[in-house]
Amino acid sequence: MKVLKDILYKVSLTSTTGDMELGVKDIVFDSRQVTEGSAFVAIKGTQVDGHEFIEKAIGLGAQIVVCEQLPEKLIDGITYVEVVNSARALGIMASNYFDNPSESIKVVAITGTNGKTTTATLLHQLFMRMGYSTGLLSTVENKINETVIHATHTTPDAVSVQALLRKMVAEGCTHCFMEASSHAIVQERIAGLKLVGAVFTNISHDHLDYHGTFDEYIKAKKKLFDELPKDAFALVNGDDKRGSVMLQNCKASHQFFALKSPAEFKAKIISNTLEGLELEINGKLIWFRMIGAFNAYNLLAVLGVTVLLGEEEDEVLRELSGIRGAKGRFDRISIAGITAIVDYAHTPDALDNVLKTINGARTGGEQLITVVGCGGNRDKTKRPVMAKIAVQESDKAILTSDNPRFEEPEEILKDMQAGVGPSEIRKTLTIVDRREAIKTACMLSQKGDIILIAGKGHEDYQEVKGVKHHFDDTEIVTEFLQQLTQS
Ligand SMILES: CC(=O)N[C@H]1[C@@H](OP(=O)(O)OP(=O)(O)OC[C@H]2O[C@@H](n3ccc(=O)[nH]c3=O)[C@H](O)[C@@H]2O)O[C@H](CO)[C@@H](O)[C@@H]1O[C@H](C)C(=O)N[C@@H](C)C(=O)N[C@H](CCC(=O)O)C(=O)O
Ligand SMILES: Nc1ncnc2c1ncn2[C@@H]1O[C@H](COP(=O)(O)OP(=O)(O)OP(=O)(O)O)[C@@H](O)[C@H]1O
Ligand SMILES: N[C@H](CCC[C@H](N)C(=O)O)C(=O)O
Ligand SMILES: [Mg+2]
Repeated sequence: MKVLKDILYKVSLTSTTGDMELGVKDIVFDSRQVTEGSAFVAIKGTQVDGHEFIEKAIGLGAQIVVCEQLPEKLIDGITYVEVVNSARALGIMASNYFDNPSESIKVVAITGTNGKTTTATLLHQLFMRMGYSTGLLSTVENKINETVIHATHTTPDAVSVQALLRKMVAEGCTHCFMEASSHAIVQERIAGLKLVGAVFTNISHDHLDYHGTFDEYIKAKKKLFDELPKDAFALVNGDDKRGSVMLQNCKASHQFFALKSPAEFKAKIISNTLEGLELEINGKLIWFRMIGAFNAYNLLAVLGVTVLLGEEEDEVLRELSGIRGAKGRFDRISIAGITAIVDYAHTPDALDNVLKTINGARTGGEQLITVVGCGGNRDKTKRPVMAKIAVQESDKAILTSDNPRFEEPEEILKDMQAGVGPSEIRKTLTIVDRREAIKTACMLSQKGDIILIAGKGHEDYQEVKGVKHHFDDTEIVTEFLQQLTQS
């Protein structure tokens, strides 16, 4: 068993009281998970302050308390460690506890508003195809090679990140591709991690509820690049004006991918249809199964990472050409001559991109019907913007619920409706029940039409007042389209 003083290696300490040679049985940041002999790390959160649970944690058997402010009364026999930043301390301690797994596996983190899951998943699939044992930490799922481990967050908590990396190393993984959400960066879930590279996909409107302002959101992403070591690479989207902002204080090697600006990794779109993308890369024409110009960026990011990790470009392009990417991203279901597209677009930029892709590929008089909602307890300011985009770029828009969480669905829909102009009301329907909304889209469709169901992608649940009910856009649209063939 590791002793406390070793687990605190590299943590910024303010003071210590008690036995530093104590063995640490477990590291816990939630008092409800404390077991005998564990170290409890008190973190100030968005809902409560973990410092309030120190006494409870000791009552349940914690022998070590790591905190930013010592309790007024210290208890005999308990070791107290006062630190500058307990969230950061947790990451570093977890890394030490699990024997610093990121030193034995090449970890690349991907950040950005959109495209993280797609890029990380493509990289995982690609490296598996190229014969590497590979790990993945993503919104859809965590993976050790082909073994799936359920994901609860885009980036797991600090202890889970290190525990998963340790398992990957034990399974022989040489690479891990992971998403770094802005929440995770701010909350130090990836503190203590040694990265060989980081990718910035793009930044646009999202999460202003959490970060407060767009500047703070940019700063959150930038922190990932500020902390990269000198021997790592920083690969950023050169066509996003915040790409170079990410690199302002970055010691790592600066690399760009772009369609329009000068860059180390460049491509030109030759054709872009609902069947796929044809790109010209370094004079070679390559066909990809990924759909939409935005996916050209994701493919370039993947190419960049792979080449920067020492792989040979031609082999990479050959393998990448056949890969489909993550579940719930532009998934097509064709039944009764109607095409349904299920996509995880849950930001204005993503929705705009997906609708532009569909509109760009339309051939004639077909209708485009969009079903979309916005999540509860998330950024309210994106609601009217997303509704406006859906209505303006579709023949009909059906505004509905996403995951209402703890909000009233009708109130979320009112926020969305505020974005619909008077002249657009006639082509807008509001149906609170998402299943009914999908059913209505199917009933309104004729042969040749396209239905976009946006926002939930791979999710197989709808979260209402803390309970996740089974709900799967793909399952539901398939069911109703099949009914059309029978009637
Ligand atoms: C807003 C947010 O990010 N919250 C995350 C955060 O929780 P928090 O700060 O609210 O924690 P809190 O409830 O205030 O509690 C503070 C501390 O007291 C502790 N506590 C609390 C109660 C108790 O009885 N005892 C106790 O010790 C808690 O364990 C915690 O350490 O830290 C928790 C532990 O890591 C996360 O599970 C939690 O994710 C919540 C569930 C969440 O919904 N997060 C979303 C927004 C999120 O993280 N999303 C990103 C993706 C976003 C994107 O890019 O699209 C993600 O990475 O998944
Ligand atoms: N590079 C991109 N630029 C803009 N939009 C994109 C890009 N890649 C994907 N999208 C759109 O964004 C949606 C979400 O993509 P993806 O899941 O890859 O993003 P993410 O960054 O992982 O999202 P999250 O923050 O929820 O983890 C896709 O369904 C698609 O509509
Ligand atoms: N990772 C994103 C997912 C949003 C998905 C959308 N379906 C919603 O519930 O808002 C978040 O937590 O904000
Ligand atoms: Mg994701």
